[in-house]
Amino acid sequence: MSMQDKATLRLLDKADKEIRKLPRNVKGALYDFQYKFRENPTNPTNGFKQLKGERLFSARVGEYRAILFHAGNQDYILVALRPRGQVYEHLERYRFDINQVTGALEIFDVVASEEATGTEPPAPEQVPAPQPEAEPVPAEAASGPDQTGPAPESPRPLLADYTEDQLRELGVADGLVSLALTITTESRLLGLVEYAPRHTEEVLLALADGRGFDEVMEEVTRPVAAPEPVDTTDYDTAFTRPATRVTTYDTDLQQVLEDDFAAWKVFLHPTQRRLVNRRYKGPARVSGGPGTGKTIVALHRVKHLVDRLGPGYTKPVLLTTFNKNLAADLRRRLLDLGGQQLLDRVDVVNIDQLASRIVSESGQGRQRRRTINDQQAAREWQDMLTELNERTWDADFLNAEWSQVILGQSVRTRGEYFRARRAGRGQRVSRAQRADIWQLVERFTMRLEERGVWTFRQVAEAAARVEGDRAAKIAANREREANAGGQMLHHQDQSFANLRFRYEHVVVDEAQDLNPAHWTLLRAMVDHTDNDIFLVGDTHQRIYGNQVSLGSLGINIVGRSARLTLSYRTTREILGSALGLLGEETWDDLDEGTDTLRGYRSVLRGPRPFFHGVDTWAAEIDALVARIGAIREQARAEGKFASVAVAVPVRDMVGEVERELVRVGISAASLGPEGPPSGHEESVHVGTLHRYKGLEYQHMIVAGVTDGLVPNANVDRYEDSDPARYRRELQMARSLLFVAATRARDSLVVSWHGEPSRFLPKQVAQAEKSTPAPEPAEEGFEDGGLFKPPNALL
Ligand SMILES: Nc1ncnc2c1ncn2[C@@H]1O[C@H](COP(=O)(O)OP(=O)(O)OP(=O)(O)O)[C@@H](O)[C@H]1O
Repeated sequence: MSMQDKATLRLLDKADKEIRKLPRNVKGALYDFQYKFRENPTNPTNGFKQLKGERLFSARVGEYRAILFHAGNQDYILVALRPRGQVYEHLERYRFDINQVTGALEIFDVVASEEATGTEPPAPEQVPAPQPEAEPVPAEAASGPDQTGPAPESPRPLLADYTEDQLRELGVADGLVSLALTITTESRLLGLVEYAPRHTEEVLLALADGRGFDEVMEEVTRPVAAPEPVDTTDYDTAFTRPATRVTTYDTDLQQVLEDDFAAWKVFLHPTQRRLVNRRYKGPARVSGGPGTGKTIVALHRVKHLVDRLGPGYTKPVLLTTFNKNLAADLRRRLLDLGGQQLLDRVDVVNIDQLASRIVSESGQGRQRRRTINDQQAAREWQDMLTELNERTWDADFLNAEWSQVILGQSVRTRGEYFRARRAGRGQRVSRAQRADIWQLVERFTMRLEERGVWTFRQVAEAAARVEGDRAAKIAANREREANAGGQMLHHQDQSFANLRFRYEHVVVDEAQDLNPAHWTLLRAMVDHTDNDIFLVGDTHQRIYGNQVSLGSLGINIVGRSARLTLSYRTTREILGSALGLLGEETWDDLDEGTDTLRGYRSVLRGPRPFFHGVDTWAAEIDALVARIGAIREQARAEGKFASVAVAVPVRDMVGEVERELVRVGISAASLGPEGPPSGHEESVHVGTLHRYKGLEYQHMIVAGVTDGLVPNANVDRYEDSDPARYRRELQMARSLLFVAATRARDSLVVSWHGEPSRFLPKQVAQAEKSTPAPEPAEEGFEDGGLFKPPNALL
């Protein structure tokens, strides 16, 4: 930790936020100070002196004082920077405790928390006894007094149903337990947690949101509790625990000062950290709601795996995802995380491109075939059936049967097709019907070949075969070597004997959208060893209908699955509304089980989402253009940039919105398959709902959420003819809306014209139609837009 004789100056999680708010001249002074301090902490010009106990020191930074915690040797942690007067006032304000539950070292300022809660009414003993039902206070009620005028005489504390011991048991910092129990309004609670240690913040907000003690224990505390009994006097051990969040590198402080600090690179949540560092005895899966840091975990995992491999010239780790633009984004972020050295050792490529590369490398002679997408394939099916005057089968059904069952399971012969599993396909087919389908499929693939085209799935399946053959040869080789007692074989074909798996580790982002052929390909590219496949994804965000059962594809994740639940992106308000869009559906876990978003939560806050209906599409465009104008105006006034995006259900609408924005002088660009056109990173982005997967914006407008568009009226034709498909299509359409809504960091508007989408909960759809969208800075967004579905946060 310490660097020879020089001192290290690290940063405590949350101190970065405070530092960023400091006046410019103080930041400048801190910039100079860090150099001097590292050279020699006790240099008299630093005014270095002991504050309290053996560990707390202060040092001079202009008119301010740096509060420093001595971690050992020459290692110091910058805890806070305060005006000189405040520092020496009451030294008891600084607590540096080892949390009794998590074992984390927590350094915080009790007085700052007290001050941030404002003047609080009477202490707990004057508070009325808990109500008979003893239900935890729901968030809605909790925030009531703030919003409905003057507080009643003896307001009931938000956490009146809990005792000091319970809060301690949940891991609330000891120094803040009694204060937390006196808080009566949500805004004061938000003040308290601003300065509280992270875990205390998470627990208190979850309780205030109405989650009960048991759920908070299960979802928030237990995952970060220290596995061994905690010695609250042992600082050295506390330092090594993942729950202790301090920066690792000396340069981090400098980056905060330069406004270039990316917290995701440094402060992993302990639950994230654990997943990154764990050794898995086979494939592992991480799920979690939008914004819980799955991609971040995947990136850190890649770094962890590469670090363990050491330097070299090959690319032994594959990082793949579904979309091209997301692969580009992963590459950029990986570079940011670990520099060129890391990137040089990782193959970052989207899965279809990887498949094409393998097929063309293998010299199958098919590389000149043009690749077509699923819709084009469905049209080809339709054309073929029309030409054959074949009316028994529907083009969509055959296309799905071919791609999901036949290509999906690498079915190569009629006999194999007779035996193939058709899980999730709905409609049953007899043996005679299978024979019929098989014949049509053969005819269809010949037709594509004659036309010089093939589908992405065919490419993936061909690539999976190439890699499958290689894996089989490796296995045969090993067996032969084992039989020969480990002696070198003088095999005729040396290249055969030297065969290796393409990668040592495979990491997959957006795993929910990969199809069976993709998984077969990935499985074949890496040996069955520890840490072979690490995948992250969320089936609630599946938008391409590729349902899989990993176990049946040779990827056994049983016992190696984990879930992230804390959103780092969306506010509590947006998260509550977005969950309401998911309805009562159930969701799979990429295997035979189900996944849920239980425990999904956020500690971020912001205005409530605004739900807004008007009569016509033209009026909807006018409203969104006006809102974007206001957002941009406000950002300009504050000298900041605000990222804004508009998502719409159909392509035509993209052009219409874009044109109108440009007409009124707002720079706008439509999102293509590779993201925004270059040079348009700061324009307003407009795109179909599909384009928003994996992205995020400060302000998100989801428009055209109208009956017949979301979901598309086309899906209704399956209601009677193919109920299984109907359910799948509806679920996918819901997911699409959910994905778009959860791209929002700070504000979300959902609008429609005419009849609202059936996915919008009733209370929202009935919102007053003509209420204009509030100004972005306005607090609340209650009128017409207030929506927190019952139990949405539970
Ligand atoms: N430990 C962390 N510290 C700070 N920021 C974080 C952390 N983890 C994630 N984030 C931030 O939260 C946001 C969402 O993270 P990420 O994209 O990894 O989530 P995700 O689970 O992959 O989301 P989605 O499923 O919606 O694609 C990003 O802005 C990321 O930088």
